[in-house]
Amino acid sequence: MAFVTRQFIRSLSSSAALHAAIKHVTIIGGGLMGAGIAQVAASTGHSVVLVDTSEDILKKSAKGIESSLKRVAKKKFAEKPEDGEAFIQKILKNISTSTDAASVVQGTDLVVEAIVENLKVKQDLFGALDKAAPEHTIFASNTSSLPIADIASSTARLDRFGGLHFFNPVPMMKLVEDTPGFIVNRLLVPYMLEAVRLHERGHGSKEDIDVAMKLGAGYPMGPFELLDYVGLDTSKFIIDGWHEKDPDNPLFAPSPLLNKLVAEGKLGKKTGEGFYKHK
Ligand SMILES: CC(=O)CC(=O)SCCNC(=O)CCNC(=O)[C@H](O)C(C)(C)COP(=O)(O)OP(=O)(O)OC[C@H]1O[C@@H](n2cnc3c(N)ncnc32)[C@H](O)[C@@H]1OP(=O)(O)O
Ligand SMILES: NC(=O)C1=CN([C@@H]2O[C@H](COP(=O)(O)OP(=O)(O)OC[C@H]3O[C@@H](n4cnc5c(N)ncnc54)[C@H](O)[C@@H]3O)[C@@H](O)[C@H]2O)C=CC1
Repeated sequence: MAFVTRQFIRSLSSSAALHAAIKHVTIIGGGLMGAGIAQVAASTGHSVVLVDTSEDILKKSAKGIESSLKRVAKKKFAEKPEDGEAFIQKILKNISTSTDAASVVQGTDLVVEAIVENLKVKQDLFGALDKAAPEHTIFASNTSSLPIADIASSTARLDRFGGLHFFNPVPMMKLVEDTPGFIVNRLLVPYMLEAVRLHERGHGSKEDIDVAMKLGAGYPMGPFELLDYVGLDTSKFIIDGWHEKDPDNPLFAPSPLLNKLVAEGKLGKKTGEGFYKHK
């Protein structure tokens, strides 16, 4: 199965058998994606532990989850706002945080990894977790571009290892791709990089290119807005990885402007500046 819709996942997770099997979920990485995945897993009644490398990062993740839930509740309980707070608290109660992945996975049914898009770092993490997690635990990676088999090779549970590729922002996007899909990024990432190249060649300002794609193609965000939303570091990791594997493919050619912004620490919305400045 190349991809599944979130509705399908929801119907799966509400089926009695699967719910019985997967009760406790560990999400590793509390950034843009991990926080969103923790939120949807907690919203479907799972007991969730969100893991990252520091308490400060986890505090930021928790704040992000709460503000996203407020947006969901505002819509869901427009007629009865007093029920919205109870809804938020009920979901938040399903989430705890930790900086100790190895001890958390000792009691978990599913691990979803959403850390940096780097094969070696992901392999090291899963190699360590493989030793700590019980035999029945299923491992999944939210990788944007790396082959699942390469990540899984650091473990001895190849039959319980999969790709679970969510989209940003997780609470709103209804698709989850399964290995060996990666349809969306194979089209979307070269498109975004092509927009940067168009701008690098002086054929349009980033503002004009964004407006053109929003008004002319009906996209909710222009390519530069979307690059900032995804994260310039993550976008660079994806394109660099593909370029290394297929250096002659012009679609995967690195972009000097993207590289410059990443080197300057301008990673997009998450750092307050990327192609644009963000509040
Ligand atoms: C790199 C990879 O591996 C793969 C990827 O993920 S690539 C990235 C894929 N994602 C995209 O392409 C996103 C494109 N952008 C969009 O779809 C939209 O701009 C968006 C859904 C993010 C925001 O929508 P918008 O209309 O532009 O802005 P906004 O009015 O703020 O939001 C629309 C609704 O979504 C809600 N919303 C947006 N983000 C939310 C979040 N994180 N949590 C909860 N609700 C959210 C808002 O509350 C708002 O609700 P109402 O309709 O009730 O007002
Ligand atoms: N940003 C996006 O739009 C999307 C990203 N992805 C993928 O999801 C993964 C995460 O991406 P983002 O959430 O955007 O990145 P991010 O940079 O927002 O968050 C990554 C988090 O992982 C933490 N981390 C790094 N190494 C860790 C470790 N060893 N143990 C625990 N935590 C660790 C970092 O501290 C950080 O908080 C990447 O593989 C990315 O390719 C997938 C879909 C969309």
